[in-house]
Parts: sequence; C-alpha cells; structure tokens
Amino acid sequence: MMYAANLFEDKVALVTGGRSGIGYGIAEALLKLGAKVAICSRKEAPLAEAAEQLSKLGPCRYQACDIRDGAQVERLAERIKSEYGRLDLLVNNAGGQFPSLARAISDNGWNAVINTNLNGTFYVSRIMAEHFFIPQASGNIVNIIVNMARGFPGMAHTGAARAGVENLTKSLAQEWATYNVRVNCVAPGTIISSGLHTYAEPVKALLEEMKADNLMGRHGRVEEVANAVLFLASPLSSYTSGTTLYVDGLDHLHSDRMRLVNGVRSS
Ligand SMILES: CCCCCCC/C=C/C(=O)SCCNC(=O)CCNC(=O)[C@H](O)C(C)(C)COP(=O)(O)OP(=O)(O)OC[C@H]1O[C@@H](n2cnc3c(N)ncnc32)[C@H](O)[C@@H]1OP(=O)(O)O
Ligand SMILES: NC(=O)C1=CN([C@@H]2O[C@H](COP(=O)(O)OP(=O)(O)OC[C@H]3O[C@@H](n4cnc5c(N)ncnc54)[C@H](OP(=O)(O)O)[C@@H]3O)[C@@H](O)[C@H]2O)C=CC1
Repeated sequence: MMYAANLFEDKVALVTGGRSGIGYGIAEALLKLGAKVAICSRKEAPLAEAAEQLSKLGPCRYQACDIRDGAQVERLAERIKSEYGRLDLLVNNAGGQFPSLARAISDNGWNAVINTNLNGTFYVSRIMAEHFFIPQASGNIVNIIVNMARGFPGMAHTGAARAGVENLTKSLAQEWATYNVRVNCVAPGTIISSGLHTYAEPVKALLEEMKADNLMGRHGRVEEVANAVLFLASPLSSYTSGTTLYVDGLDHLHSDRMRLVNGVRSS
C-alpha cells in the first residue's frame, strides 16, 4: 500500500456499481485507507453479498439503486445522510454497454447506454451535490469513463456517452469550484475485470488482439484503476480539477480499434 493508511479517515465515499469489478476494487481500496463506504447497483442480492465481504475491511452500507431513476437516487442520498451524515467522495463507476457496430444499435439499445452512462452519471452527481457537496462546501467526484480519445468504433453509443461525461466533468468542475468541489475523470483502457466476462465471442478474441496491440503488451488491472481514483480523491491532487487521467497503457495514443473491429467483422 503506497498511500498513508489513514488517508481517508473520517471521509465518506459512495461508489456506484460497487458490487463488482472495478467498483468493488475502488471500494476495497478506500476502505483499506480508512474511508466509510456506500455502494449501490441494481441487483440487490450480489450487492448485499459484496457489502458483506467489504464490511470485513470497514463500514460498508449498500442500497439497491438504478442510477437512471432520479427518485431512487434521492432515496440513496437520504440513506447516506441517515447512516453517515455526510458525503465526501462520489465515484461514478456504474456503467456498461454492449459491443455492436453503430448501424446495428436499436433505438432502445442506444437509449439504454446513454441513459446509464451519461444521464445516470448526471443525476447522481447533481443529487449528491445538492444534498452534500454544496451545503458542506466540499466534495470530490471521480467519473469512470473509458478511453474513447479517438472515438470508439464497435461501441459508438458508449463512446458518445462517455465523451458527454468528460465534457460534463469540465462544466461541473468550473461551476462547482466555488463550493470547493473537484470533478475529474479516470479513463481506463481494457481492464481485466468482471465486466469483460459479460462479453461473448468474437469479442473475447478481439480482447486478445487488443492486448497484443497495446504498447505495454497487456491489459490493465483493477488495482491500477483504483490507485488512480485514490490519487484524484485525495489531497495529493488538490489543484487538479476538470481533467482526465488515462489508465490504459497508452491506448489513447496508439491503438487502432477500427483495424481490430474490421478483423472481427471479417472472421
Ligand atoms: C469492442 C471492444 C471490447 C473491449 C472493451 C473494453 C472497454 C470497456 C469495457 C467495459 O466497459 S467492461 C464493463 C461492461 N459491463 C457491462 O457492460 C455490464 C452492464 N451492461 C449493461 O447493463 C447493458 O449493456 C446495458 C445495455 C447498459 C443495460 O441496459 P438495460 O438493462 O436497460 O438493457 P436491456 O433492457 O436488456 O436492453 C435495452 C436495449 O439494449 C439492447 N441490448 C442490450 N444488450 C445487447 C447486446 N448484447 N446486443 C445488442 N443489443 C443489446 C436490447 O436488445 C434492448 O434493445 P431492444 O431490443 O429493445 O431494441
Ligand atoms: N473492464 C474494463 O475493461 C473497462 C470498464 N470500464 C467501465 O468501468 C466501469 C466498471 O466496469 P467493470 O467493473 O469492468 O464492469 P461490471 O459490469 O463488473 O460493473 C458494472 C457495474 O455497474 C452496475 N450498474 C450497471 N448499470 C447500472 C445502473 N443503471 N444503475 C446502477 N448500477 C448499475 C452493475 O451492477 P448491477 O448490474 O447490479 O446494476 C455493476 O456493478 C463501467 O462503467 C465500465 O464501463 C471502462 C473502461 C474499461
């Protein structure tokens, strides 16, 4: 552990999508550094199980919540208020999409991905800011997006949604600086996590190709994303807001996704 063991002592964090994968790893890292944590996601049973495991490291509450539903997010804010009385850090990690060429995405599929990744992130940010960050005159938001620096062929819906979140981050960072609220993004490349298991062939083969194409020759690890979140969540980054930190082994500068997508299409 490279950060001070009490870095987040007395701090309260909400990690959306904290029941699995990257969100679970972020919650785990925050708890190990003294934070009190709340996690939410849609599926109650695995969420409860994750909270039980995480509670071995420190206080961890959970509540089922679909981030696309403002009323559910309001109830989550009330619960955090009654359990912990404050919120210092929001990690907007919940999200996802499905691989598809743009022409094959249905209207519903497009809307599901935009609602989850862009609208959901906005609802949670605004509601947590109104309940906690603005009245407290302090807060920190870290948005988990994806590397879509050069577009995202094969996942155009999520590329558009995450670009929206990146721009929203720049706007909120400026509007809320006066309330001592920082807002930043972490943009992972391909990370070995539960999320990748949701993809079937031929995407699995594509993932191997993407690994070979990566200049570091590998996919990323959940801890590497969590470490970036810890930095942005901590006073070590106190003069940093409105930015994006890539955790992608250089994919944002180098990878040729269109070539890889074409390879899958012709196989
Ligand atoms: C190609 C490169 C691969 C490497 C990528 C590496 C970078 C990124 C990695 C990750 O992000 S890993 C994390 C991934 N985890 C997830 O994606 C899990 C969560 N995902 C979801 O929950 C869904 O994708 C969702 C669509 C956002 C869920 O929304 P919802 O629950 O509302 O969906 P549904 O009601 O089931 O469907 C709505 C609509 O969407 C269509 N759809 C859903 N899945 C697919 C699919 N696999 N293929 C095509 N279409 C899909 C579904 O059919 C519905 O549309 P209609 O049929 O009604 O038109
Ligand atoms: N793994 C990777 O390579 C990369 C992942 N990312 C992003 O990082 C984040 C975490 O990914 P990862 O851990 O790998 O994947 P997971 O699929 O394991 O995590 C997604 C989490 O989001 C929750 N979630 C999804 N939709 C909603 C919703 N509407 N409301 C509340 N919670 C929701 C899910 O729980 P539930 O189903 O119970 O709602 C789940 O816990 C995602 O945003 C993902 O797109 C970005 C780049 C790369």
